[in-house]
Amino acid sequence: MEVRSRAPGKIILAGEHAVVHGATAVAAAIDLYTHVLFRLLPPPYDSGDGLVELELKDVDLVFSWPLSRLEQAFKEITPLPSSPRSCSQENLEVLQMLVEEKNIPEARIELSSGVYAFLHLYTSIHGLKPAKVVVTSDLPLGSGLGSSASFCVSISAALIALTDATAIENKTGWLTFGDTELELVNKWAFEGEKIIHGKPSGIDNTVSTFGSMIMFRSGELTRIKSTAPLKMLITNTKVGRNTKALVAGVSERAFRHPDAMQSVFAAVDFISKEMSTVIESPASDDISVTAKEEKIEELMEMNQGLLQCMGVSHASIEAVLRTTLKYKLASKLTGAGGGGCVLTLLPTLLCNTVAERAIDELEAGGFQCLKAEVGGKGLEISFE
Ligand SMILES: Nc1ncnc2c1ncn2[C@@H]1O[C@H](COP(=O)(O)OP(=O)(O)OP(=O)(O)O)[C@@H](O)[C@H]1O
Ligand SMILES: C[C@@](O)(CCO)CC(=O)[O-]
Ligand SMILES: [Mg+2]
Repeated sequence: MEVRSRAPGKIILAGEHAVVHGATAVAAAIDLYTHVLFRLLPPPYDSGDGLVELELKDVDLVFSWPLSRLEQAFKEITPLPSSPRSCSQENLEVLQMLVEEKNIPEARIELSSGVYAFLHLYTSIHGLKPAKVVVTSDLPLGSGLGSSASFCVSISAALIALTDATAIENKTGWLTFGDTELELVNKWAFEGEKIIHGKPSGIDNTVSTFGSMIMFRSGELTRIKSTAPLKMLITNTKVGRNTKALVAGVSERAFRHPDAMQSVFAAVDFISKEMSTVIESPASDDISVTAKEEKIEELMEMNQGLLQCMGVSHASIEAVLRTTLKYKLASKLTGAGGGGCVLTLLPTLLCNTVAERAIDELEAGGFQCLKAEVGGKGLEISFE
């Protein structure tokens, strides 16, 4: 039994961090995916000696655990695919021990949290069955484009696809799950994100699961539809950072300055709501499209100022902003910040040579520019 899944990364147009504190945010799927191949050995299982193998191709690492080792390490494993559940503190300690035994090199220690998430999802959904899981991603890891969420969504989807919870049979090509299965995958992926992010809002796994462009607040999503295509340039500063630490840093600042930070989050809430209204507003000719894009640019700049206030900008992000500003282009960080990726709106009427000159200057400065389609597909699976 074998299944493939792919789940997209995302950009956040407005509202990162503030969304963790109850504000509205706007996000969109991008056409860069994490891909999973999941092969499950059919029953009857040999007792004890099979392996669960996880191959992380992007980082060139392979982990495997004998089923007997997992059985011995966990007090109890009761797979319940249709009941997403959090990883208990006790089980988290077991996962830490199981991953520590693998001696991940210190320079790559941030990968541990992804492996914990995998083991929690695997044992909670399938229990003790021999299997092989291979993960590859088009996304730069830990750069603000939702690699952790697309990792959790694509793994959860592949695991769920090979349980009795799914009713898809004899279908060919890339398929979408029904709403019930999508909801289930999204809930499991959120449990994985909790292990990687600490305190996620759920926006990243939700947009990766459902795709499109969404407005998100306190776990509720509203789909939004742009009346004109938005062209975004993504610039990777290549400065590594960790979402969990950045989210925790903003919470600490909010604890130190509760009134000021609540006002910042409230301002972001207004920005996100206005951004989604503008995105959905009709634009039929060049003048209205330009007016709409100018409003989006201004809102992006305002949001960037507030992200700086939250303490999540970075010298590398500021360098990208200075460069794009020279070409009169508006930018903001996207995702958790602290390095990672910056988003720049490329207006519809922008002359190609201006965009090319901006990209050349960014690349000459050591940054990596990516162009991505915004607001596309969500999670898909294939049994071929
Ligand atoms: N393809 C992958 N292979 C292995 N681990 C992965 C993969 N994708 C994500 N991860 C895990 O997710 C972690 C990165 O998550 P993190 O939340 O810090 O960044 P991000 O999701 O790319 O950015 P953001 O949360 O700001 O959108 C990695 O350190 C690793 O543990
Ligand atoms: C920084 C954050 O707001 C977005 C990360 O892509 C964290 C979250 O919402 O879980
Ligand atoms: Mg993440």
